[in-house]
Amino acid sequence: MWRRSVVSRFSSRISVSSSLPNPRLIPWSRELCAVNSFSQPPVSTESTAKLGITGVRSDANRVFATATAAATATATTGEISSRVAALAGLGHHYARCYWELSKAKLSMLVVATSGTGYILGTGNAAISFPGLCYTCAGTMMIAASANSLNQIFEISNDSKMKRTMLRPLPSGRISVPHAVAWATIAGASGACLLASKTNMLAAGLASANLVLYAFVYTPLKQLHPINTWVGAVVGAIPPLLGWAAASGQISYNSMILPAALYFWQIPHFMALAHLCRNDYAAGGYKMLSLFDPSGKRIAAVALRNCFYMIPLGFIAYDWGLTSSWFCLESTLLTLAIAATAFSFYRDRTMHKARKMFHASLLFLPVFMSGLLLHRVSNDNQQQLVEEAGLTNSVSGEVKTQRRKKRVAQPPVAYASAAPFPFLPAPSFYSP
Ligand SMILES: CC(C)=CCC/C(C)=C/CC/C(C)=C/COP(=O)(O)OP(=O)(O)O
Repeated sequence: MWRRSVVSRFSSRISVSSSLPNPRLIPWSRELCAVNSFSQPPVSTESTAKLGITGVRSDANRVFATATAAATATATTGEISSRVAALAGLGHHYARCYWELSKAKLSMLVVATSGTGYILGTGNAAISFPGLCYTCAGTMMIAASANSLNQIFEISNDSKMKRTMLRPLPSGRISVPHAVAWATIAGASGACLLASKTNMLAAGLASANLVLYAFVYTPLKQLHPINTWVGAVVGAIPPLLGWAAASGQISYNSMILPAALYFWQIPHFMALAHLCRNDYAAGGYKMLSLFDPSGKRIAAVALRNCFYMIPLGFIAYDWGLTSSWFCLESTLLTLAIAATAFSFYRDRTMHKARKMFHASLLFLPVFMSGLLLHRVSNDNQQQLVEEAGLTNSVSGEVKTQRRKKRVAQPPVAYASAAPFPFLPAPSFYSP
C-alpha cells in the first residue's frame, strides 16, 4: 500500500462560506474562504475499492459547519463559546489536512519497517524502549515531511487523477505556503530528534531519503519509468535507518530487510501501475504500464523480483539473524506471492493483477512479523545451548560468537524431539 493506497478520503465539502464568522475571530478566514469556495469533485470510489480499503468519510465538515455556524450565532450563545467552537472546528480541519498531507497510513507503514529494523539492529542488547520510540517518532516526522513535499510538487498532476484530486492541496483546503511550513517544521523536527536522541547516521539516512523521495523520485515520475526502482530504494531505506539508530552502524545483516522491501515493492507497484493505468496517464506519470499495453512486460518484471526474494530467508538464517523457522516461512511466503505473479503473467487481467496486489499487501506484515518472531539474539542462543546441556565453557564460547551460524535448528529439532521420540536427541550446537 506504499504508493497508491494512501487515498484521499476526507471530503473537503465545507459548505459554510456564507456563515463564516468575522475574520477577526478566525485569522485564517481567507484560507478558509478558499476552502469553502472550492467546488467538490465527485468522490473517487474507484480508488478506495481498487486498493481494498473502505473509505471512512470525514466528519470534519459537519463539525466545522457546526462550529462556524455557532460562531455566527454570537447573539444567542455568547461570543466566547462560539469562538471556542470555531477554533475547535478549525483545528480539526487542519489536523485532517496535515494527516492527509503526511499520507499518514503510508508513513505508519514506513515507521513499522523502521521499528523492525531498530529491533533487529539491537542484536544482543536489550531493546531500548525510549530509543525505539525516538526512532519511530523521528521516522514518522521525516516521512510526513517527505510525503507533504511530494504533494506540494504534484498539485497539478494530482488534480487530474481521480485517486488524488481530493487531496488537501488540489482541493484547495490548505494553501501552498501553509503546506510548505508544515513540511519544513515536520522534517526539521524529525531530523533533530533523530540526531539528538539516536545518532547522526540514522538522522543522515532519514534526511537523505527525504531528498531522494521528494527531489529525485517525485520529478522522475513524470520523466521515466525508472522512477519505480528509485521509489523502491526510498522504501527500502527506513529499516536501514532503524538498524543504524539501534547499532550506530550498518552491516551485511542490516541489508536483509531493506533488500526484501526493495524487491517486494516491484510486484506491488507493477500491480498498481496495471490497475491504475488510466489514472496515471491522466496525471502525466510515466509508469512502465503505459509503455506495455499487453501487460506482459510488467508481469515478467513482477515475477522476476518475486524470485529475487526467495533466497532472503535462507540468508537471514545463514547469517545468524533468524532461526531456520524463518527460512522455511519466508520461502513459503515468497513462493505464494510468486504464484500470484505467475498467474498474472499467464493471464494479464485486472482480476489477476488485483490478486497479486493483495498478496503483496499481505506479504510485508507477515514477513516482518516472521523476522521479529524468529530473530536470534545471543540470549536465545545461550538458552538453546543450555537446553542442550552443554557446559559453561562451550556456551561461553558460543556467546562470543555473535550471531554466528546454525546454533539453532528448531524445525529439525522439533521434528525429531516432539513427534518422533525414537529419533536422536536434537543437537543445537555443532562445534
Ligand atoms: C524516512 C523517510 C524519508 C521515509 C520516506 C518513506 C516514503 C515516503 C516511502 C514511500 C515510497 C514510495 C515510492 C511511495 C510512492 O509515492 P508516490 O508519489 O508514487 O505516491 P502517490 O502517487 O500516492 O502520491
